[in-house]
Amino acid sequence: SGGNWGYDAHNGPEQWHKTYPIASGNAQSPIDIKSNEAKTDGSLKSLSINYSPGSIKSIVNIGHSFHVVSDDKENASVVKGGPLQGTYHLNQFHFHWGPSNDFGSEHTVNGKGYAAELHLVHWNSDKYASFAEATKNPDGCAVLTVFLEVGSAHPGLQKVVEALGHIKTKDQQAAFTNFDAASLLPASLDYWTYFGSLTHPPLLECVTWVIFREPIKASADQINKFRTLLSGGEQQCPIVKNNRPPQPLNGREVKASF
Ligand SMILES: CCCCNCc1ccc(S(N)(=O)=O)cc1
Ligand SMILES: [Zn+2]
Repeated sequence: SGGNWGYDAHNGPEQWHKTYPIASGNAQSPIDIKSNEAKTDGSLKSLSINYSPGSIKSIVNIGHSFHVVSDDKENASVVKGGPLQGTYHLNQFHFHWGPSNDFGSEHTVNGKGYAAELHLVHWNSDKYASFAEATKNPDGCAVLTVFLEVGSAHPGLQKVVEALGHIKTKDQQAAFTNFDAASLLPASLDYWTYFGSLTHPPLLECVTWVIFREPIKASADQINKFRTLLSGGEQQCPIVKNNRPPQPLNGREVKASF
């Protein structure tokens, strides 16, 4: 079942392969993006991202992170085009961060880590009956990824940060509605794309990754608020890190849209 994996030395990324052998698979994520090895692919279509604020429903503390949950049954918040075949529906979005702002992202670019990383998680609900089923297929999921760097406070992110106060402990959830997830996207939609996996257990190799080159800015205080979430269990300890280190590329090709 879910097991007690985490991000500490005793249950973290270096241990996951014992319970989830695919952790040592050939198409694991995240990766380090070597920009000069990425191949510009002129045949890549532009991305079509249509998010409806009405599909955002709630925010939940899941113990090692928090999710902003989208109602993926409606056709409301979808992405298509780019490297994708078909329509992918927004299931949830979440962030990854570390103990300090100098490195909290999962993907890196030419060895550089960002303060944090946003994952907008979609699945091909035209083709598969559930998210769980989609995760068993190579074309099941698509994750749009935005790097966060420290700068001025992000107005859209502030609404998420303020909601964290209502979900301090594991399994707590709160209504979170009418949020425009598109406000978290950078101005430029230039992206890298490659095939990989979920970045924590079950680590299934079912993700078309779309990583925007341009980061968004968030204030140190906003990112710090992520670390005030508590991870549940007997001793309520703060969630100070939830980022997996980059994994071997194993000959995979990273394409660039630009
Ligand atoms: C079968 C149920 C799978 C649950 N797992 C979800 C999940 C979603 C996104 C990511 S991430 N961090 O790659 O975007 C990891 C794990
Ligand atoms: Zn993630």
